[in-house]
Amino acid sequence: MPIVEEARAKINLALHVTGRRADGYHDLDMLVAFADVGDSVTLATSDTDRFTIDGPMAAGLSADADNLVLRAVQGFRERIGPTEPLSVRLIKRLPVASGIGGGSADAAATLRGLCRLQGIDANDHALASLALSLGADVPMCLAGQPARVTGVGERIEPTAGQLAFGLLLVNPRVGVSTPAVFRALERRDNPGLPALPALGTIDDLSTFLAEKTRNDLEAPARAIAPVIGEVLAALGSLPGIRLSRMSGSGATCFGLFADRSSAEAAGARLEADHPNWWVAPASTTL
Ligand SMILES: C[C@@](CO)(OP(=O)(O)O)[C@H](O)COP(=O)(O)OP(=O)(O)OC[C@H]1O[C@@H](n2ccc(N)nc2=O)[C@H](O)[C@@H]1O
Ligand SMILES: Nc1ncnc2c1ncn2[C@@H]1O[C@H](COP(=O)(O)OP(=O)(O)O)[C@@H](O)[C@H]1O
Repeated sequence: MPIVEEARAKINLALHVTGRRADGYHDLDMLVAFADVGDSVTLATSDTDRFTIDGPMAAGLSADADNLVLRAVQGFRERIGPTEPLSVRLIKRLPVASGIGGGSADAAATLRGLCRLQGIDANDHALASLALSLGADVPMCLAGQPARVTGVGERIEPTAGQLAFGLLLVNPRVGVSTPAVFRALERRDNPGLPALPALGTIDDLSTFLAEKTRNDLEAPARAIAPVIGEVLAALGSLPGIRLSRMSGSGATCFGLFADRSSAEAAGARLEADHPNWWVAPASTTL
């Protein structure tokens, strides 16, 4: 029986850059949620190894050994244990290199699927270390829960997940290189997030995010891809929007809405004005 794992989009509701380590990686302090839109990874045992990519964003990606799905399979075989030959299918729906961790979510979904196939506990210590070796975002995508995340991405404190709200994800179909954005930062010693207050309503959340938090990567990303400013302006003018911000290193931006149907209505309006942008309404929790 094939195993299907969802690779949900990761949204950085807040991202503070608090330092830089000797190895060049940055210390971050983030509030992260997972949207109910994403890629899918299907795994099945087979007579020989196969990997295919399809879906609306497949054209941006090649099915070679560098693909994070295959790197996850190879890492699993080297560090966790051998597997039968595998047929793996990636349905790519998320834009590539877009600040919502599509590749990281694919790697994490592949690892979750392999654990199910092999009967291994996904909380295994060796698996956590393999996840981090595949990318700083992979551990949180493996956990797949809303969380405050620190370190380079390896320290994960899940939040309650009780507050449900809507999101509108918008990407102008411009890929942004994560290392280039980190390189272009002006300051790397910004204050971290304050202690999270009780966030019982969407108003509590949007007020907290707007008044106390930032995405420190937004300014350098906008310098590299000025269209991000247009996306934020377009989001900010939509009815029902509570907050607009860039996710990760961009260029995807998100709008916060009370619920999914408000995000859908706003999304229809945005799509009419910007038919070439990728626009995805979603639900999430924090
Ligand atoms: C910025 C974030 C925020 O969630 O998201 P995305 O924009 O990728 O979605 C992540 O930290 C990205 O994580 P991920 O994409 O897995 O990063 P990696 O492959 O490990 O690293 C790519 C490059 O980003 C930089 N990098 C990444 C993470 C980090 N804490 N400090 C860094 O300086 C390094 O230049 C590194 O070479
Ligand atoms: N399965 C994958 N999906 C997306 N990108 C991938 C994948 N495998 C490798 N990559 C590479 O990883 C880089 C980051 O991709 P992605 O995770 O989509 O970006 P981000 O983390 O900024 O959202 C891209 O340059 C892409 O070429």
